[in-house]
Amino acid sequence: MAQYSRVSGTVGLITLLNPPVNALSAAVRQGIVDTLDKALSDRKVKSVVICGHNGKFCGGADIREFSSPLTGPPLIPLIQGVESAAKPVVAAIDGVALGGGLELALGCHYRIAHSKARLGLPEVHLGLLPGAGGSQRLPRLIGVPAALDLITTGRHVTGAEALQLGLVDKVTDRNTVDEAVKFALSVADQPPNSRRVSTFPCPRHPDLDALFEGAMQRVRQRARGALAPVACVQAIRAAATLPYAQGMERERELMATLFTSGQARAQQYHFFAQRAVGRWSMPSGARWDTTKPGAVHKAMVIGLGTMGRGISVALVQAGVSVVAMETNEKQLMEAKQAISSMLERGAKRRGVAPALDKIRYSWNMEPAADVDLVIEAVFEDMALKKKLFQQLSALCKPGTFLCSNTSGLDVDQLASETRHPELVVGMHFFAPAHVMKLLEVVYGSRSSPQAVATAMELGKRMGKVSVAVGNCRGFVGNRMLKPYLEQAFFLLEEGTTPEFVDQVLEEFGFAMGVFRMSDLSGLDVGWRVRKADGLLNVSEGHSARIRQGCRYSPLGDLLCEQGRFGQKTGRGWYQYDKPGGRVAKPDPWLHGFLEKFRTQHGLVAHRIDHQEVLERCLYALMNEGFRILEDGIAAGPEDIDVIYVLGYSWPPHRGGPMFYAGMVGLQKVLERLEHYHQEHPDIPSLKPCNLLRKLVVNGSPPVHKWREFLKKPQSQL
Ligand SMILES: CCC[C@H](O)CC(=O)SCCNC(=O)CCNC(=O)[C@H](O)C(C)(C)COP(=O)([O-])OP(=O)([O-])OC[C@H]1O[C@@H](n2cnc3c(N)ncnc32)[C@H](O)[C@@H]1OP(=O)([O-])[O-]
Repeated sequence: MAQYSRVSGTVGLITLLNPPVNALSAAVRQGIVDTLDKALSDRKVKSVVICGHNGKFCGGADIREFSSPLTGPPLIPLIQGVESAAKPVVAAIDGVALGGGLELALGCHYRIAHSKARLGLPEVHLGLLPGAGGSQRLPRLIGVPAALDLITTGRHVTGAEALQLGLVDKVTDRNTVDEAVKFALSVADQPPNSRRVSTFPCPRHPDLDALFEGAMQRVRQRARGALAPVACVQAIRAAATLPYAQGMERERELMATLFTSGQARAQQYHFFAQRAVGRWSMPSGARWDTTKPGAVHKAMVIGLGTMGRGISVALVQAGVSVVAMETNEKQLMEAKQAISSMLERGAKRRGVAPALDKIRYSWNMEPAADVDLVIEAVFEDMALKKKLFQQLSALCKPGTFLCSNTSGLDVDQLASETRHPELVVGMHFFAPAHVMKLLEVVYGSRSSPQAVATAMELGKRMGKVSVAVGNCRGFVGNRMLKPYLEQAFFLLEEGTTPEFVDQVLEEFGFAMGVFRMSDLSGLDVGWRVRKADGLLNVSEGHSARIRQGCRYSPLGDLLCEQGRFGQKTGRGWYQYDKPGGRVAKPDPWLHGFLEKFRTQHGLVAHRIDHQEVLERCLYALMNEGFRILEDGIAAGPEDIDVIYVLGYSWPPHRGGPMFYAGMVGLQKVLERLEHYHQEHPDIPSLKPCNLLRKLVVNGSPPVHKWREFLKKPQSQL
């Protein structure tokens, strides 16, 4: 709803009221229509201010209403009504003006913003475009290039940047509503005719064709297969080339197509899933809303390789004092330089001073005695980590949380080396750790709810989406990656090429196919893990393609034996022009090697099509996701989907693997897995898991109902 009052004698003040972000629900839209009517018909009122309750202007259309038929006044005529008002209307922008919220402000005749307010049109992240006139008004106000940038990236700008762009008329550091009321008084006598953005001509640009071609190329590159960014460019093109009314018609058509697309549904699901994972629970019954996190003022990061450096930067940027530790003096010096320049670059981007005084460096563990939390980021070597946890346990003050940035090792084993296993959790960051938004928080069987709450909260402070998961090999993300990678290798053995597999996966929407991704992250990483797992030893009398009783592909190991570790050595699944080169080129040597391998093992290459690549790679991964749910390692499908979209470049417009399974149809996923498992009975990851069968038997319920079919966590409290 919206509240109305008259202030300073002649200003009608409309306050949007719908906590927490004053989204434009049916009631709010009705409230705006009614209160605007009141203000315009009150003869004492000379000008109007629209603001939001509780320091937030408006977070946009109410996304929750998108899944049901529209009720209440529609937004487009509402904003048109504001714009055509005969009295000047001023938007007082505090907190946020996003999506429909900014579109409402664009319909106002003046915009006054707080310097720290965030403004933007983020609809593209919801699979939509700014469909309440935003795609038509914004380019008219700030020009086509700036509008293309804001609308296709969905990025937020501060009030200060908005002023530079010409998006707002004035910025203040004081009380925005007071300033807006003063402003409204000053323009009360000026008819707003010349202030209606829809009547502005779109600023001319010397080469519109080149501009739009470039924009289209960029959006296609950034989000392969996503409809919304393309539609955003098309809508802005309409603004630049058509009269306003026709542009609005084009915006409406494009919006209608997007609105009913599966992609918009997937991205809106992802929006709510990101928020749902914050409401974590543990099998013990402990929950996010009943557990208080511990305070973390000072933290120590041990091991300053790529991960440790990124984690240190993320902590400092979150305001935590950091002791960064590395035993090798040369590496310590290199890390210090790298961290300082990362902090300086980050501070420059955010327009603040780098917090270099928040971090100090140490080559020994002594400072651990005085910190609230330690994050260990040394090599993925269990013996090394265990030793470290023993030492930390003896050295740290009581109550210090001990966290491991392991990407898949057993958190319980680490905890058992300490005096207080309840203080131990996994904090699995993703590289680069100061950039990637995902954090897997891994609770072991003895982790206390407070330790989990502390890691979750710290992740949030670092600007990450933290997902609490149970302890198992690879946790959620890497556990699901294993069958996906395996299928890709098997497909090579059976007749295809890395280029074809990558092409199929990239067309699906992954930024990189599995082989290009492996080359980038280094083939030797997995090789070392397989070595440690004893998988490199072929038992006498057994085929090299069978290990531990199951089908195994030695292809990756064979490449590593040749020193082909991927990009860093200039050779891997592809060839590169030099070690460290980035452009992957097909490698005739690799094709010959595959042929030789098949001959050696009596394999006859057969034609593998697009569908088989996609189904075997993705359905095997999804099947593992169902197993993870069945095992209670993830609390719900949203947790898995958030992990995959934010940590493994799963295309957001496909929601995440579990959401995608629902989109494909659980029955179909089950049938195809059964088919492939029949063809390859020696690949256990293709055997459909029981939960998938159970869901199909129960009529394939939608993803938000799956939790009803999972084992209820048992309370041990
Ligand atoms: C014709 C229409 C055309 C138009 O162009 C379409 C649009 O406007 S599309 C819209 C374009 N707008 C956007 O895309 C903006 C989307 N919103 C955001 O980006 C962030 O929420 C915001 C920056 C506003 C606040 O961040 P923060 O402070 O970290 O807080 P938080 O994120 O944790 O959210 C708190 C709670 O509010 C909830 N909620 C939030 N927004 C909406 C909404 N619009 N609706 C409903 N609910 C919304 C959110 O789910 C959460 O609920 P819960 O039950 O507590 O989990």
